[in-house]
Amino acid sequence: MTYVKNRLRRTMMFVPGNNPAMIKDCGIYGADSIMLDLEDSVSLTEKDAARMLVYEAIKTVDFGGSEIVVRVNGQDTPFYDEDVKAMVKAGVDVIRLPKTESAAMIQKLVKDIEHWEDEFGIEKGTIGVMAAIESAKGVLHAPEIAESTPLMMGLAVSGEDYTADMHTHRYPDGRELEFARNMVLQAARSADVYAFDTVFSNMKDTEGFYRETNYIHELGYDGKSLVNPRQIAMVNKVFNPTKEEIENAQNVENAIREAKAKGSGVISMNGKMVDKPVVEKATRVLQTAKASNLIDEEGNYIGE
Ligand SMILES: CC(=O)SCCNC(=O)CCNC(=O)[C@H](O)C(C)(C)COP(=O)(O)OP(=O)(O)OC[C@H]1O[C@@H](n2cnc3c(N)ncnc32)[C@H](O)[C@@H]1OP(=O)(O)O
Ligand SMILES: O=C([O-])CC(=O)C(=O)O
Ligand SMILES: [Mg+2]
Repeated sequence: MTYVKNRLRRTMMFVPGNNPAMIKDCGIYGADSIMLDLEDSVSLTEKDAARMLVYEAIKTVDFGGSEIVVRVNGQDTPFYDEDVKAMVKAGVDVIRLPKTESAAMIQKLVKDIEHWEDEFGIEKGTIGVMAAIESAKGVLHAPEIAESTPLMMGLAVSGEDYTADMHTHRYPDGRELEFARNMVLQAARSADVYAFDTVFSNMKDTEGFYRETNYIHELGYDGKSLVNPRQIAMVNKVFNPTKEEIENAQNVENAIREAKAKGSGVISMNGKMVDKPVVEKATRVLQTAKASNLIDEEGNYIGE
């Protein structure tokens, strides 16, 4: 497996690293990324067993087309070194560092990955890294963290630990996360890396899940960390462009092509101005539609 910088990353599903049944079957749900967890879903007494299980799984389990991310334990724990060593040896796609608070922490991770790549004779640059931002300090340093290495795949805002650090709780309207969500997104966009929203853990509140997912999609997030396979289809429904949005984007591209043929960079379409930023947005819609298999090579709609 090899880290790919650009790919569809709407859904990143946590799978507890000590649960063989979940690990064995998690590839069938079609998550864009699977995040095997060695950190907070694994108790202290199971850390070594989980590491071994995840190592074997990466080498032997068929995860379908999902990217494989592993959340290692934090740098302030006795498990971090062994986690990084094992995941490099296993050939993971991306390592997610929890509780990231500085660029130096990511640079240490990259150095540690390189050390083990040398040790095992693995080609350099085939493992990406990502940072979970889970504290006030992490949020304030998000821009430097996002820029800390060319191997940075993305930033994730982690609302459970963050709200604990901020002496608050999570609320249905998400106002307690507003600053962190905006800061992490700005930092990610500015560094041209991916931005992931935090988990939503009330499995019974479907309406709340849709509300939150719509909100972060409208802000500009690329995807969301998930805890349950049922959340995958719901995120895809929100993130995938509709047939109408796709047709509109195609009309925009056609309109600007005609305008350019006439020597103009701006044209009116159904009374609305179409210019460069409108075309950029349309192009992004069509890229997402293609990556999600909603249109074929010729642009014909093939989604349901
Ligand atoms: C703050 C943080 O750090 S969050 C990150 C750490 N937390 C986690 O990783 C939690 C992961 N999620 C889970 O353990 C579970 O989804 C829970 C506890 C949230 C809910 O559990 P349940 O209500 O039992 O889930 P549900 O009934 O929807 O399970 C349906 C099926 O999906 C499977 N499944 C559920 N969650 C996952 C998952 N995250 N990954 C893979 N498979 C899963 C179940 O094993 C079950 O499979 P089966 O039908 O073959 O038996
Ligand atoms: O990354 C996440 O969304 C889950 C997590 O660790 C947190 O919220 O603290
Ligand atoms: Mg956390």
